[in-house]
Amino acid sequence: MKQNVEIAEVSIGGTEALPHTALFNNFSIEITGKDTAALQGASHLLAPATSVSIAFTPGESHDARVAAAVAARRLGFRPVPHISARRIVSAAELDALLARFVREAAVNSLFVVAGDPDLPLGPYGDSLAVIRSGLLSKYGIRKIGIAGYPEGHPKINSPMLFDALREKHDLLTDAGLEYDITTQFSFDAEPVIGWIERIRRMGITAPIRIGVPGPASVKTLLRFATICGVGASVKVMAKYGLSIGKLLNTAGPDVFVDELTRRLAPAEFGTVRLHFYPFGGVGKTAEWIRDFPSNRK
Ligand SMILES: NC(=O)C1=CN([C@@H]2O[C@H](COP(=O)(O)OP(=O)(O)OC[C@H]3O[C@@H](n4cnc5c(N)ncnc54)[C@H](O)[C@@H]3O)[C@@H](O)[C@H]2O)C=CC1
Ligand SMILES: Nc1nc(=O)c2c([nH]1)NC[C@@H]1CN(c3ccc(C(=O)N[C@@H](CCC(=O)O)C(=O)O)cc3)CN21
Repeated sequence: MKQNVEIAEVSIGGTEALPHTALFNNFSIEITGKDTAALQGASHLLAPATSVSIAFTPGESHDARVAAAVAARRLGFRPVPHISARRIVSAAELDALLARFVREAAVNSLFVVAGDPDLPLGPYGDSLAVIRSGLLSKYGIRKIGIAGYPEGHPKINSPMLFDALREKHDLLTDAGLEYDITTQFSFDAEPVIGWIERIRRMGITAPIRIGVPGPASVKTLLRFATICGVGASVKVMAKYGLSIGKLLNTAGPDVFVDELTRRLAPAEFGTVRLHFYPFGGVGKTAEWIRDFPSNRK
């Protein structure tokens, strides 16, 4: 209701197009095992059946990952565990982990990514190897998430990334599996929009979830950008509200998301949604999402 009032105000002048708030429909949010209490605390702010991704961070045990998926399911959300192909040491390990996700948390959707280790720890060197393993269909997983890189990847060149995307598209489509693409987080709308245009031109019509860093201190955002290999130029950082001189300031994705909602017309760009990376601030991110329409200038 509040949102409609805001939209009406924006359109009074007649010069500005209506924002494409459909971007907020079915948004998703990502947690680690450490965030389960915060997820519970913020659960009243998130719609039932919201997709909650469980990151596959290096320091966490399978027990913690499964417990996070169970907690998300009990709160009425849809757990989407990440599988980091390069961190799995054997087919038996993957088989056992999938069995637990399905049995304990009724998981039916996974995000499959290569993983950050320079060398695979076991038989899976990339996400395609996991998809080809046959284990996903063994456990009735019919919905797969894969990664997208609007600004490239520090260790993988762009032609390789586009080839891998094409191969995953072909394989998943031929197998009759539903899939969507979640992008690495970013601070700049321009390359994200250009990348979406490009993959739509490739004939890839899958839903895209744009990775959005939740509001966090400048220090936290810079730390995660470093951990995840995300570049942030001083110019882009300033646009986003990040100032190296003010490390404790909080920067939110207002400008970034505002530009996305202004430019990503569904008729032109297909299904595009938002995926939030809260970086430890699940409550703050959920509040930011709740408040976004009314904060819009
Ligand atoms: N976007 C996201 O949300 C996340 C991204 N990542 C990172 O993104 C990278 C790529 O993942 P996918 O798109 O699933 O790739 P992919 O499985 O489609 O692989 C594409 C190509 O890149 C190579 N490759 C993958 N990871 C590599 C690495 N760490 N170092 C060197 N070469 C690598 C593969 O061998 C393959 O030839 C990984 O490093 C992954 O950890 C990790 C977690 C989440
Ligand atoms: N290259 C890459 N690797 C990833 O694992 C990854 C991405 N990119 N992009 C998006 C998300 C963000 N994810 C992450 C990455 C790291 C932590 C992590 O290391 N967490 C630490 C705390 C780190 C800190 O606070 O300094 C932890 O102990 O949970 C969490 C989520 C997973 N994803």
